[in-house]
Amino acid sequence: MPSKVVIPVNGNMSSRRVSVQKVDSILSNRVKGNDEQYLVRWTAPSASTNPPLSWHSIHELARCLEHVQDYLESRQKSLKTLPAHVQTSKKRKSPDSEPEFDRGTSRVVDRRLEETGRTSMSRSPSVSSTSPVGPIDVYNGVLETDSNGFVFCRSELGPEIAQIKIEHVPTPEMLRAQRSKVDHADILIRAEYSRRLHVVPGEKIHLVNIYDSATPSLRFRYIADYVLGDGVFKADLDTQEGCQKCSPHMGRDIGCEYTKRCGCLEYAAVNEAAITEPEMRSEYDKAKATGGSLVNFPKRFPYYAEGTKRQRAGTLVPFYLDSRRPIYECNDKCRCGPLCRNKNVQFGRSVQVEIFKTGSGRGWGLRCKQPLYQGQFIDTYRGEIITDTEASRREAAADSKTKASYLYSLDKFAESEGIDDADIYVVDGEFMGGPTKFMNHCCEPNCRQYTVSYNKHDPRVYDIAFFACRDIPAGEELTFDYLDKEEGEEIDDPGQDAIPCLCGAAKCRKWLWT
Ligand SMILES: C[S@@+](CC[C@H](N)C(=O)[O-])C[C@H]1O[C@@H](n2cnc3c(N)ncnc32)[C@H](O)[C@@H]1O
Repeated sequence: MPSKVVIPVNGNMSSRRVSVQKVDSILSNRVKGNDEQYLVRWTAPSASTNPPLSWHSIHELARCLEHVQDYLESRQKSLKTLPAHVQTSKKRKSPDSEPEFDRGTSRVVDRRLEETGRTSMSRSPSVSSTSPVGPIDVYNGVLETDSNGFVFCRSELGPEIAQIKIEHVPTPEMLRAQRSKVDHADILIRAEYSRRLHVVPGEKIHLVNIYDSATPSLRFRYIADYVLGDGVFKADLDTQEGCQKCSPHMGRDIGCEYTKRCGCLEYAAVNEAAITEPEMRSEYDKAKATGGSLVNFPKRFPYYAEGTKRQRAGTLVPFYLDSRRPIYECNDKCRCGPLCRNKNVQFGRSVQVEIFKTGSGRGWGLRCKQPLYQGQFIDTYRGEIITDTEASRREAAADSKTKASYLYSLDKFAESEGIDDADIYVVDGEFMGGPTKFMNHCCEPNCRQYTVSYNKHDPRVYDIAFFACRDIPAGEELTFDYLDKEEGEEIDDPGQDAIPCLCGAAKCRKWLWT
């Protein structure tokens, strides 16, 4: 059985935590004494016009900060539209004001609080049954604790229980109190986001906002790998082949780079410069002219090896920099070993990045904390992989066409592999993903996205990796072109729904996508 909770009049209950599972939403805020408090609406067993509500100190809401953040966002919007008389009323009460409630209940509620005062005396000798009674803290229910000691409010009727109808919330009194400070909430939300950032693998990620007190959504979950949604299947690991003709000792102990027959590079771009024998050249010309197999020709290795200039090691070679060809990396089943230079993106981000508020109408952005070299790998785009149907449903459900979009189609091989549009998977980075979710579009970008595959037999699930397409000084925003067009591919004219582009580049196309 849940146990009844002591309601503090003045006691120190900083260790009390509300049970996040039972919170529906936050409805209002106030400051009482020096304490920032929030009105929690609790889940009721049925759709009720009188769900249980209770006020809680921000410190009790440490596990419900997502709800507090949702509330602060909607409060921000509604404060802007609040009628002037509500904003500036001379008659307004202090933020500590008690919300209006059914007068008939005040006496019994007072009694409840007096009883509580007696109970908490051992913690706070200053509190006694003769203490002035504070504002009502609970409506339509009673506070209890669950078996883990978390507080929640349960529906209950009775003469001792203050009643308030949900359609009367926020009351005019509450609306006035809503203007009171929310600094502690802002600080706790920021601290919680930073805590989550610090456990993201790779170099530490920083968060900077010099414009306001906003923090990116706590509803976002950082993940290191894709999460597969319903109806999404990644090719079985059995279909993944490793290169078998290579070994770690093929040259300078770096694996595949010196082989012209690396199985992983089977479908990679042909290295025409390496076709020196006349017989192979004529076979190659014939295969190219007839659309024949290019499997047995020497291939282009994607990355510079160690031993080249320091700033070049591991960066993309010019051929890949300038083309949109997919990169095929070696994998765990290869014989080339862990140091193979054809393994890069799969090790994840190793550069320091910073999430920052752009202050230019583009929301948050991502920038590098260190200088980056042309061709340097930055990070992959992560998220939930969903079906095309689910992606369309999420797009249609978005409440506004100007809402930020985080959908990225995995359609690189659709044409060559004959994959129907309806069977193309989509990565949604809105609710889970990595810091690259914050990369904005620029018509003259400094990064480019590449297809990186570790399983040449899976054309539907692969990585999207961002590389610097020129040297980038520390502190510059990282951007890419959202229209991931192949060379020479035409760009449609903007439609009516085209989103205006605010990249500010000299050659700006003026819209994000059609
Ligand atoms: C993947 S998100 C990028 C991160 C986003 N700025 C945020 O705050 O979460 C893509 C969204 O950012 C905004 N955006 C990105 N680049 C933009 C640009 N050049 N001009 C205007 N809005 C841009 C658009 O709302 C777009 O749908």
